[in-house]
Amino acid sequence: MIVPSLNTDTSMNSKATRTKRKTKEETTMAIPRIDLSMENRSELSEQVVKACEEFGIFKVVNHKVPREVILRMEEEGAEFFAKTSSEKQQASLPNPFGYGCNNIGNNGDVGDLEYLLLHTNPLFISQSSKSISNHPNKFSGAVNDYIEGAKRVACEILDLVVEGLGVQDKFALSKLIKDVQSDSVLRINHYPPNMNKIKQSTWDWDMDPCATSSSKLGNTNNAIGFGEHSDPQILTIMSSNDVAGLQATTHHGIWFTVPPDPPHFFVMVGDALQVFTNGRFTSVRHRVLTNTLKARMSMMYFGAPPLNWWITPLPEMVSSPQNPSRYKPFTWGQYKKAVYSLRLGDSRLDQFKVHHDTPY
Ligand SMILES: C=C1C[C@]23C[C@@]1(O)CC[C@H]2[C@@]12CC[C@H](O)[C@@](C)(C(=O)O1)[C@H]2[C@@H]3C(=O)O
Ligand SMILES: O=C(O)CCC(=O)C(=O)O
Ligand SMILES: [Fe+2]
Repeated sequence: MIVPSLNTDTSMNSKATRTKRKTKEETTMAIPRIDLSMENRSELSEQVVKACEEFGIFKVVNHKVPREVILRMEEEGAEFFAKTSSEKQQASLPNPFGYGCNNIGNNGDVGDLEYLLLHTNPLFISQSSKSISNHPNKFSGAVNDYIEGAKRVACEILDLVVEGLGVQDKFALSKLIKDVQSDSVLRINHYPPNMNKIKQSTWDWDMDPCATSSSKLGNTNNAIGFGEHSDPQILTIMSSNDVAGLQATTHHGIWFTVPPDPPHFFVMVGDALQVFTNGRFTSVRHRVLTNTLKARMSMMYFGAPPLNWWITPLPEMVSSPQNPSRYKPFTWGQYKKAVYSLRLGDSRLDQFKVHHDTPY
């Protein structure tokens, strides 16, 4: 049961916001909190499955990733984003990786953010660190430790999912992101403060490389930091600094805020996990609104299989004739190609759905 609770998120609750937006869209849900130190494993796996089914997003506490590992990653991110625009532009890596500002993907999506997108392959990290940081070893050390920690949490959650669903192969999903060929990526997002709120009348928008046309025009009350979308991968592991902005939708399409909680991780169900569970889980649609005086920084680990891995429902999810596969088989590489040919907010899984009343 999803229980709406009082919205205590002040950054989303300014007077202007209250009058501008419908209260229906202002709800804060008490999203599930999963305590990984819980000893009763079957209860834990039940809780994880329920959280994936009902919300597609939940908080994980007692995850054992040292606070210092998360802080070091955050510090490295902050150091990078504090550089000048031309220094940051030097971190250009093969598309879609490297530094990006305002543009998301290749199809015209924009947001009030800048970011670093990196493949999690250690060789890729060590190579790209040279163009990102003046202290490449320090940077790559922090990034690799963060990836290791986030990957461990992702594997633990996936093992609990598999257990809770009664899947025989205990590592059916975690083995995909542990694979050396895994296509997992790391994204560090930086959402500058909402300049309109700071009311810097002297701000020179034309000199600001990250100013969008909307911010130049002053349309920045609740500007879109990162537009509505679902993550294409299996599972997303996210941490952020203490600045709000993330929102997600219920399965009924009601937006709710996800208040930040820095020592903990948030987990989101991605499109590939929706297919592996034959639609028992639904990937969560989410977005980021920037409406604060402080910069938000988020660190996202997107756990993905190798490019040649087939994305099809786990055998136990299609074990009866009443429960046929709802998706045509495709590889992760094919899916990525489709993802990158579409806009951020598109429902990309639609083209892979089987319509059971018509033969395919
Ligand atoms: C507009 C786009 C950016 C994106 C690729 C896409 O064509 C559609 C999905 C986007 C997304 C969302 C989650 C992750 O941040 C991301 C890295 C991913 O795998 O899919 C981004 C892609 C991106 O920014 O390159
Ligand atoms: O920055 C955030 O909190 C979320 C960003 C996001 O959804 C993404 O990078 O895919
Ligand atoms: Fe996302």
